[in-house]
Amino acid sequence: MLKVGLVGWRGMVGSVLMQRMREEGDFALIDPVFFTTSNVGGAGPDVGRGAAPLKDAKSVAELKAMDVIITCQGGDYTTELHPQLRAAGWHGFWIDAASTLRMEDDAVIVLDPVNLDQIKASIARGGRDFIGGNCTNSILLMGLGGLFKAGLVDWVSSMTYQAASGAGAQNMRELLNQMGKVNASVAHLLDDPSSAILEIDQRVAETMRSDAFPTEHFGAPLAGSLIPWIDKQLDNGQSKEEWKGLAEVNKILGTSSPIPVDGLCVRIGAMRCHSLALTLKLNRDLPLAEIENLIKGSNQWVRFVPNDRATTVRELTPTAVTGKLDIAVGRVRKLNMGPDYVSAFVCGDQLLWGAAEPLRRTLRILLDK
Ligand SMILES: NC(=O)C1=CN([C@@H]2O[C@H](COP(=O)(O)OP(=O)(O)OC[C@H]3O[C@@H](n4cnc5c(N)ncnc54)[C@H](OP(=O)(O)O)[C@@H]3O)[C@@H](O)[C@H]2O)C=CC1
Ligand SMILES: N[C@@H](CC(=O)OP(=O)(O)O)C(=O)O
Repeated sequence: MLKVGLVGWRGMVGSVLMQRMREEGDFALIDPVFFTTSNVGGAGPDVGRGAAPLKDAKSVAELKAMDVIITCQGGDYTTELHPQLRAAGWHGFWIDAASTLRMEDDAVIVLDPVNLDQIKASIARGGRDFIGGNCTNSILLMGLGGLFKAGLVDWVSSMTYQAASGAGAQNMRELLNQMGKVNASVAHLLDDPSSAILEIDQRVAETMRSDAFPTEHFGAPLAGSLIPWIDKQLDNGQSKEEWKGLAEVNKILGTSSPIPVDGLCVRIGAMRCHSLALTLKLNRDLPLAEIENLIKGSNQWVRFVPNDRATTVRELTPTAVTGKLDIAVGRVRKLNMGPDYVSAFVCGDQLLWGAAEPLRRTLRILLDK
């Protein structure tokens, strides 16, 4: 059995990974070893064989004994440990949720329903670094992979609606605290059916603008509002999250001539589902039914939502999709710009396909090789 070291297993992404690995029986197929950066010697989780003491996630000697390391610990950890391990001659498989190594030549961005061939080819060549993609891009490609694979896409404008979870667990808590504060500020007025809506609205605005409103993690109100910037600022006016669109999508697809992907990334008050409103410029005027069939055939997780109002508001929302592996795709129609311009709305759980799921599936691919 492969010795698989798990680092970052108790964080938010790591917890979802653990949940999925339990659900899919992955632990029965490996010899799991749990690491920590904060509680060496403490009790590890029991995944069916009792709880063993946690090992030191900073110990190159302990890590070197692993055949595979899966880390959800974050970019700083990767930056610190990955070079040390490789320099120490470790040739094991490194599976990582962090962005640090994604664009390295030797690394594959893993999203096997889209690029299984690339993953297998890399393993066959001796590739050892397999990195989960940015959540937004993974969800985009899970939803519309069929159109890309058919070579139909000239370019994509991607306007995103990204959940609080993408910023971390503390941010999810802050969003809920903000919601609570907003409600509390007008609760007595809401209880009174005759209260004036403009007074309620004014008090809400005052609450959200006040210094007492909790914004430590987001840096701005999100509940009742939005934040049109995600990740660092780049010199060209893009946010880093926007930059990842073209870079990662093309790397995952293995395109020889890059497909332009660009747009604005926006944080909204959803808990853990990212959504994307997309404009696709196709390179031909394909009938809508054929476009829909290509989308439906992308993979078994696409749940195609017919473009009617009732089904859309019921099924194409973060509320409907959260906690599921489904990738909901809808609002597919031809746009006024011309017959080769198509809209689509994609919604997926950013902790599942956006983070944890491609990692555990990569482990399964390694186990099957
Ligand atoms: N959030 C996301 O949506 C995505 C994140 N990623 C990547 O995954 C990395 C990890 O993200 P995320 O899971 O959000 O990070 P977390 O902050 O939830 O967890 C990271 C580590 O923090 C430590 N930690 C400290 N206090 C706690 C606590 N109270 N509860 C749980 N863990 C705690 C744990 O390490 P220890 O047990 O060693 O103390 C844990 O492994 C990110 O840095 C990013 O690179 C990738 C895609 C999406
Ligand atoms: N940046 C993403 C989450 C994330 O962790 O992305 P990446 O893995 O590319 O750093 C978001 O905020 O929604």
